[in-house]
Amino acid sequence: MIKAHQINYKHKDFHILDGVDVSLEYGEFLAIVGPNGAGKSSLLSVLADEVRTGKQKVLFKDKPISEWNVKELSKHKAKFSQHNSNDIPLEVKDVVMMGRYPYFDSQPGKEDLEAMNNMMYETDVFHLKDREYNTLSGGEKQRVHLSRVMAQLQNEIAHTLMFLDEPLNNLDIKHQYKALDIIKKFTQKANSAIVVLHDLNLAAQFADKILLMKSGRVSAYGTPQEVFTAENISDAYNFPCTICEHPITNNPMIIFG
Ligand SMILES: Nc1ncnc2c1ncn2[C@@H]1O[C@H](COP(=O)(O)OP(=O)(O)OP(=O)(O)O)[C@@H](O)[C@H]1O
Repeated sequence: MIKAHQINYKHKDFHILDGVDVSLEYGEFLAIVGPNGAGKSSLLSVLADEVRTGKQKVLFKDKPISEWNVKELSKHKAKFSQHNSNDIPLEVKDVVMMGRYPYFDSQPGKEDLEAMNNMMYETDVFHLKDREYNTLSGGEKQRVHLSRVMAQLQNEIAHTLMFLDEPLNNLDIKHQYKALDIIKKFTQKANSAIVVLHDLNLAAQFADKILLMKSGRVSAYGTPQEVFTAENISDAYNFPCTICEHPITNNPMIIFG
């Protein structure tokens, strides 16, 4: 799905990303974790072709992502950004419909309306559809953007890819699980997702692979069991932790302190 080799990204003398390799298969849920400033958002921006770093090529479906037709690409991949605008003078349903812009010229068709309604329902914002976006709470706004991004990838294309930068911000516990369930179900249909997460226990529970970053580099990569060792985590976060086995899922469970 996506392959990038030795990504380097510098600002003056500061290495934001330093020799990062990423490889993602169809159907994979990859969580990028690491402390503040580790380079997670920057890596996501490079992989999504929002930032170009020079010579390195990001291959998306075996073709350099920079060579894709922009409109065509927007039907294959979508990005949920960490900093969504707080000021969008539109109703909720119109914000979600923005995800369908690649599919119609002047008026949305039946499929666009269906995608909009289905995704508003999935993300629990359907009851807010006629509200002014600007009057919503932080968590409600997050769900509207998840709905928009999901609506963008409602199509017949096999193997689509979603980038999500901290999609759980402001969400209560039920909606955190609901959002991760939606993303997981999306990947179980042979689509892929790269998700920046801060909650390591949720990453352990939902992700197939973990990429742990520290200071612009990959400090560990593999399954949750491989990456979430006390040594790896304490080293990356400079904070002590103990690893147990989750009594129900058997995934690693991280207890800090
Ligand atoms: N355009 C830029 N110019 C200068 N420094 C930058 C730029 N973009 C990012 N950085 C720096 O690069 C580092 C990585 O930033 P990035 O936002 O990728 O981190 P992150 O891991 O997503 O952090 P957080 O968990 O806090 O969101 C930070 O120290 C940031 O200040």
